[in-house]
This record gives sequence, structure tokens and C-alpha cells, in this order.
Amino acid sequence: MATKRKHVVFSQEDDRGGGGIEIHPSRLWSNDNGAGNHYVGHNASDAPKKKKKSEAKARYLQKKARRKRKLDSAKKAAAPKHKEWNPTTEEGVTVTMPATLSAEQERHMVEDMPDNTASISCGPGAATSTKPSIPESSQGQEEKSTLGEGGPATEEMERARRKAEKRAKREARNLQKAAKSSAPEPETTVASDNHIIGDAVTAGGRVDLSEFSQEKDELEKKESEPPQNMDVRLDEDEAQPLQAFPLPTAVPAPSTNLLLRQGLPTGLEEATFVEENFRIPLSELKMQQRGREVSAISEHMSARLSELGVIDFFAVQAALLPKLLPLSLTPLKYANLHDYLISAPTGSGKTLAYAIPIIEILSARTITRLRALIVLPTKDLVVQVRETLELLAKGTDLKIGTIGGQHSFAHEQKVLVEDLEIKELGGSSKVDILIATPGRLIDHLSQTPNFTLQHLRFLVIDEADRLLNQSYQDWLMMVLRHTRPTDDKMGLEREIMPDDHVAPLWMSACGLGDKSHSLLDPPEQQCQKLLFSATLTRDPAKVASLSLNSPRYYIIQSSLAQPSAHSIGEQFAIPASLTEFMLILPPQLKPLNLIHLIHSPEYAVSSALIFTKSVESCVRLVKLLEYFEVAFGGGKVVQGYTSDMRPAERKKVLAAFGQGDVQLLVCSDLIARGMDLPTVSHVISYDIPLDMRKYVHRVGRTARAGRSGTAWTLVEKQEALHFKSILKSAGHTKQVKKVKVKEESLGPYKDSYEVVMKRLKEEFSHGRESTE
Ligand SMILES: Nc1ncnc2c1ncn2[C@@H]1O[C@H](COP(=O)(O)OP(=O)(O)OP(=O)(O)O)[C@@H](O)[C@H]1O
Repeated sequence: MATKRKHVVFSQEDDRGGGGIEIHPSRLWSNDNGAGNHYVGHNASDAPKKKKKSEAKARYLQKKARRKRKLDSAKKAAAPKHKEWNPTTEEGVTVTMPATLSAEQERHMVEDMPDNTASISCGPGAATSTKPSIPESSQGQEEKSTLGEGGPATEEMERARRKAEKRAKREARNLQKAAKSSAPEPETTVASDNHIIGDAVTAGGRVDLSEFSQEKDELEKKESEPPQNMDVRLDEDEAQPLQAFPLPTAVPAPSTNLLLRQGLPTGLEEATFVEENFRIPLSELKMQQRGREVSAISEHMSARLSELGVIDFFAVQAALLPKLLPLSLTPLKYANLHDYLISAPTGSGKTLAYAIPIIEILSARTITRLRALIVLPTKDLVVQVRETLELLAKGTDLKIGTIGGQHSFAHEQKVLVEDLEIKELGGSSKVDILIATPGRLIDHLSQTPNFTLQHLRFLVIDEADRLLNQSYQDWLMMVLRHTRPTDDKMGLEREIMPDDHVAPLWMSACGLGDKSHSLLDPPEQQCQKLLFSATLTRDPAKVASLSLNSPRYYIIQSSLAQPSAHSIGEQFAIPASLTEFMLILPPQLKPLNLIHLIHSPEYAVSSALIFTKSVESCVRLVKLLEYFEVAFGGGKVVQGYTSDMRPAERKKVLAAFGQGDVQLLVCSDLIARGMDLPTVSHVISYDIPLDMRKYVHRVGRTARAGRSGTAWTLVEKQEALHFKSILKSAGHTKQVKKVKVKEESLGPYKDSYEVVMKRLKEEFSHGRESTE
């Protein structure tokens, strides 16, 4: 029966009881949105026409108010749960009740009011009102009703109206009180794994509501559910609560116990911390030999280091050299060599920490064998490390080789081994030290005859975190397999000759060694592994794959450094001499702000590396800056450095930058790792880095070797939350100061910038025309 439908204000009973009218709801209004509001009456009754008209209007108003309430209720239900629902800040719903309503009608209306209804004004001179949110088109209608078009109210109706008014006011007051007491501060930071920056929520939208009152929870629950007595027929989409956009979350650092249980080798659960600023003069690094204290480094090495301008050993060198060097004096004693994991800031001298012991120990050799393998992630780093090793090895007859794809594979083969035709069981290496990228290394292991790792004494993995993440054909497994003897007698079909120079460990593993001799010798052992990085991992899975031998873990960091949230899982080491800033700005202001940084005397940018997110944006930015320098007369020389440039070209650009002929070097992350460019005064991340690791390596191109340096990151407004959470999860928020550049500071560059924009646009449209 139609009269049972919820949107009918008058119940059948009322009608009967009051002897009033019976109206089929579908015929009340011809236009449901009330715009036309023309009454299509039917079922004429005894009631006077005027009364019928006013009752119909009252129903219309009630219906309209109810629709509005449904909408508001749905809005509330859809609001994100962590956000405070404060009725006072929401659009208020003012329901104006015509004076002609019966007590029962009013009761219905009040009961149907959702909890957030701000106020109810009743009839002329209503006591409370809030900003009406009813569409203008219907307001006129409302006003008419409020003026009491329906005639004078009876006493009974008046009483009911007052009662309803009081009740509504009371409810509204209670709600406001409850909402006020539970409203969170606008800027909320919750100290937990779930980070809340500002008023936004991270950690997959989870929020710590513990500090909110229970009342609030109940209120929210109540609000999110449509009132039971309402016939809510909303679109599915409208009624669905909106999901907060999920943000990347920081995984909490695992506990030491967990790491150990998962297989972290013993020895790595505790690190030895070394103060970053620790220095020790070359002559004072001593060691004991036959009861006498002697210098830890040879005279030859001392002389080479002095030539290079090294007066003191840096912390990473002072910590590691005494552990590695004594063996240079007793080269036979290979027993119990520890493997080392070293986490040290960018530019802290890690290269010398492994290069010095390698040269010192291997310079005592008589026959050339491949005894040191240094693996690096990029060709450019291979070239850089080779230069350092060659400087240190000058005056020795040690041979240093590189394989990294700079030359053809055939050329590399000729450099690596004596003979490509006749197989020698101990190999025929032409180099003592090999510096390689993983890709080329495994190609040679599988395809170059006489290339063997059986004599390896050192395996160095620099930029270890990156290389351990690189799964290229399982390079690490393959390399490690080649450093261990197998028991298949290496496929030996013939008798081993003295010239074969098979490594003793291989001989004994195959039962081919001189047993009586090997009993006297100390047990030989495999090569010593040294892993270095500024962002070192202790992920058990990755570390376990290295098969480390009684490893030791050293962390070089400033005693002033904040304890990192990742000190167990991943270690980020940032030089203490680095100053860091960030600018949060609208994307369209990025170029002008960059120009301001470069040119304002306040920042004293003499030589800057500017990082972009891709090769393409690098090329565009180079063009923009070049044109700007011309238009502005800035005089700075700009160059790009990207992976699609030829190696010779890249080398030339780096040399020009190093000599100061280029002041602004715009690059992609290609240069971010390991590159040692001592002249860099500023690192500017024009595009934010993807993660903390990238950030550390980028900013580490300045403030090297104890020098001071400055890093700027330009953060677009919409990226701010993400970037801050990167810093926060590494415990590095405080170190990066937020700076605001005033609008007027950009004024001097605007004219030139407009000229540049015009020129770029023209160029762009010409480019398009020519390709069309
Ligand atoms: N003891 C020292 N005295 C003076 N300069 C040194 C010393 N040790 C290293 N350096 C210089 O410090 C600079 C940085 O060294 P290196 O490239 O080895 O740093 P790194 O720790 O490997 O950095 P990254 O993590 O960025 O690769 C180099 O120019 C190097 O010559």
C-alpha cells in the first residue's frame, strides 16, 4: 500500500484519526524536485481547499528537507574516517517548518533529522538558524511557507512546535559538544610506524586514533550509517565511503633477533661504529711484527700517498687497514681471514681503504695471477677506480686490467689471458687486478679460455647494495662458484704439470695435492670478501648469498648523526660536512627558483651538479638554462651528462667540469653513484630522488673528503608528502631544512625567463613542423 512508503509524511492512521485527507503520494507533486511545484490534487475530500494546499506545501517542504538530510548523511558516510566530522564546519541544514504542521508531523520531522542537523528554525521568528544550504530555487518557496501562509496555528500545534524546537536544539548542542571534544589538532604527528604528516595519513591509510575519545568513535560510527528509519535510495557510488589515496609506506626495521633467525651471519648482528672525523697520520698507523712496532704501510706506499696529497688516513681507512695489512708481511698465513662489510658516507675514502691493502699485499707476488677482482656497477666507475689503482701501483710491476664494455669482447679477451687456444689448468692471466662490471665479467667467465678465479685473494664489491640488487644472470652466484673448487677434478683428463699452476686449494680439493706438504701448511682459504657502500644492506637473504666467512661489520658515521630507523636493516651514511635544504613549490615555479639558486649571491653556487629524473628532462633543462644564461647575461656554462653520450664525450665533459670550464652540469642518476668530482660545491635535485638511497648518493657528490658542500632539493607541492616520508623513514627529517623563496626574489629573472620561454616555444613548434 502506497501510504506505507516512508516518504509519506502523514500516516494512514493520522489521516484516519484526524479524519483528514488521503493522498496518493505519487500524485502529490507532479515535479519531484519542486521546481515547478504545481499541485496535482486528487481524491477530493471534505477538507477546505486552503488547508489542503498548505498541507501539501508542508509535505513538500518535509520531503525536500528529508532529501537534503539523506544527501548530507551520505556525504558524511563517504567522508574519510580519519577526518573530523564537525557539524559546525559543514554546510548546515536549515529546515523551516511551516506553522501549520501537526504535532505528529513535527515529531516525524525531528526524529528523521540526521544527527548532524545544525539547527531547526520553526515558523516565523525561528530561534536558531545556520547558513542555509538549500538551493536558491527552493528558498523562495520556503520563505513563503515560513510566512505562515497556511493560517494561524492552534495551541496544540504551537506546544508541539516548541517542544520539537527545544529537542532539536538540545540534540544539536550535544552533537557540537561531542564533536568539539574529539576534534584533532589540524597539524598532527603521531609517533608510530604509521606516519602522519600534516593532516594526511600514510601507512596505507591507517590512523592511530587512540588519542581520540571513544565518544568520537561512536559518533563516527553513527554518522557513517544511514538512520534506520530513512528510506535511503542513493546511487551506489554516492553511498560508498571514499578510500584515502594509499601512499608508499615505510617498512619498519626488523629486529636484530629476527635478522639472526632469518640467517644473518653471526658477526653482523653488531656493528663497530667508527667516528667519521677520526684521522690518523700516515706515519702513525703501526702494527706489530716479531715483537717490534713497525709502520703499517711500506715506504713505497707512503711515498705514493704523499704524492697524492694524503697526509692522514680517513676513518674508514684507519679502521680497515690494520685489519688487512699485517697479512702483507706474512703472505702465507691465510688462516681465518674475516670478510668485511663497510658502511661509510659518500666521499669518505672507501676506494683507498681497499686499494692500499690490495697493492701492498699483491706487490709481493712473483707470478702474475688474477688475485684481486673489484666489481663496480658502471663503466664510469670502473675507469675512475682504475685511475686510483694505477696511481698507487706506480713503481710496482702489478698489472691492472678493466672489463666494462668500453672495448670489444675480443679485445678484452686479449687483455685478460695469455693464450686463448691451449688450456692451462691454472689459467693464464695477464692481469693481477681486474676491475669489472658484472655483465662483462660473467661473459668472460663462460667464454674466455684460461680465465679463472681460482687464485683470487680479494673479492671487492663496491657500491654493494646496488650490485646485490642486480640479478643480471645471477652474476654473484656464478662468481662465487668460480672462486670455489669443485670435486669433479675440474674435468682434468691429463696429469697436472708444474706449469699448470693450479691453486693449492684446487689441488687438495681434487685429491691431487702433495698430502705431506699440505699437512704442514696452514689451511688455505678462499678469497677475502670486502663489501662497501654508503647505503649498505643487512638484508639476511642478500647477505647470506655471499657465503661470508666470519664477517665483521663496520659503520663509519658522525657521532652527531641521528640514530637511523634503519640502523638494523639498511644503513644510510651522509657526510657530516653536508648542509641540506629543500624548497617546496608549485611545479611551474621550479625553473625560476632553480635560476634564483644559481644566480643569487646568497647561495654562492660556483659549481653545481643538477639532477633530473630522466635523460629527456636533462636535455630540456640544459636548453632552458643555456638560453637563460644568454638572455640574462649570467655567464655560467651549462653542459649535460647522460647515458646516451659516447664515453669519450662524457670523459671530456667531466674533465671540463673538473677544471671549472663548466659550472652547471645537468645529469641523470647515472653520475649519482661513486663518481668523485672534487670541485662540486652544490648538488641540486631539480627532480626529487626516487628513494633515500638515491638521495644519499646524489647529495654525496658534494661534501667529499671532509670538504663542506650544500644540497638542495626542489620538491613540487604534490610530492612534498612523499619526499618528507622518505626522509622521515630514514630518520633524516631534521637535517633537511625547509626554505621559502619570496616571490619578489624571483622578479629580476622574469623578463629573461619570458624571452627564453618564447624562444623555446618557437623552437618546439618548428621542431614539430619539421617532423610533420
Ligand atoms: N686519506 C685521505 N686524504 C685525503 N683525501 C683522501 C683520502 N682518502 C680519500 N681521499 C679523497 O677523497 C675523495 C673521495 O674518496 P672516494 O672516492 O674513495 O670516496 P667513497 O667513499 O668511495 O665515495 P662514494 O661512496 O661516493 O663512492 C677522493 O678524491 C679521494 O682521493
